Amino acid sequence: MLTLATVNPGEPEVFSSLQGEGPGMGRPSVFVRLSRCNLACRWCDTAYTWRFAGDNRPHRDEVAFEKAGNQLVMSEEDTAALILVHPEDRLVITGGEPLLQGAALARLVALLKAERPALHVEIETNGTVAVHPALDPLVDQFNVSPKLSHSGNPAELALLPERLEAWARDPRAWFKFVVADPSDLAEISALQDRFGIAPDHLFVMPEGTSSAVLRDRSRWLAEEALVRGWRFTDRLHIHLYGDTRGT
Ligand SMILES: Nc1nc2[nH]cc(C(=O)O)c2c(=O)[nH]1
Ligand code: SF4
Ligand SMILES: [Mg+2]
Repeated sequence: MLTLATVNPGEPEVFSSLQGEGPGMGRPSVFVRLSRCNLACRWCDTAYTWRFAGDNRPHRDEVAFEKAGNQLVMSEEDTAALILVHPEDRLVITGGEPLLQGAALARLVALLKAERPALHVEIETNGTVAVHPALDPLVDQFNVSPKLSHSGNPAELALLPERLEAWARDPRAWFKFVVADPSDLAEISALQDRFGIAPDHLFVMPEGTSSAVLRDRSRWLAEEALVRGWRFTDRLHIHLYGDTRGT
């Protein structure tokens, strides 16, 4: 069984959109969003996947979501059928932290690839969870977004050396660091040096859930990326659709 996020109560968050971030930006894709996360980022734009009533970990909006309306438990078969209604040949599995449900995801992706062998499967992850061995060979791409100190997560939870070493060695992994302030860049440089992250696989992305904030931060962040030899990614879906579920 999979625990999915919802667009509306009772309606699982499965949708077609353009991949908005990272190396696949602009590519038509079908998305599925899973519920639950092991981290708690202050600026998380999908807090409805984890900040349920009773969870007091800090979030800038101090929002608390009702679990019943924001989660949906579904079988791998039913989830696969919902995804296959969409015609795209790329699947983006996101969350929350999808790798918390690795065994169920392995069953889901096996069902999907049986129906659509050429399906390209990518997973958005915070990089803290080891990939379930049954899932690992079925995934084509990992978009790994390690969380820096401004996220509010303790480094002991968010930056696990064993995991970061493994991602840095995996040619399927692309790092995507969320940046809010120029002071975040030194942390990225230190991680790049310590784990030997290839610059071609290192993206920086402005934090923001509005076009205005993204544009403000892009101005200095793009310049810093150029100087440091890193890649820059915008958040295309925010410019196109705003901060809305199912887009
Ligand atoms: N269009 C679109 N692209 C995305 N890339 C990563 C997303 C995410 O929420 O993880 C996302 C999302 O929510 N929408
Ligand atoms: S890791 Fe991702 S889903 Fe989890 S709290 Fe942070 S931004 Fe949100
Ligand atoms: Mg998102």
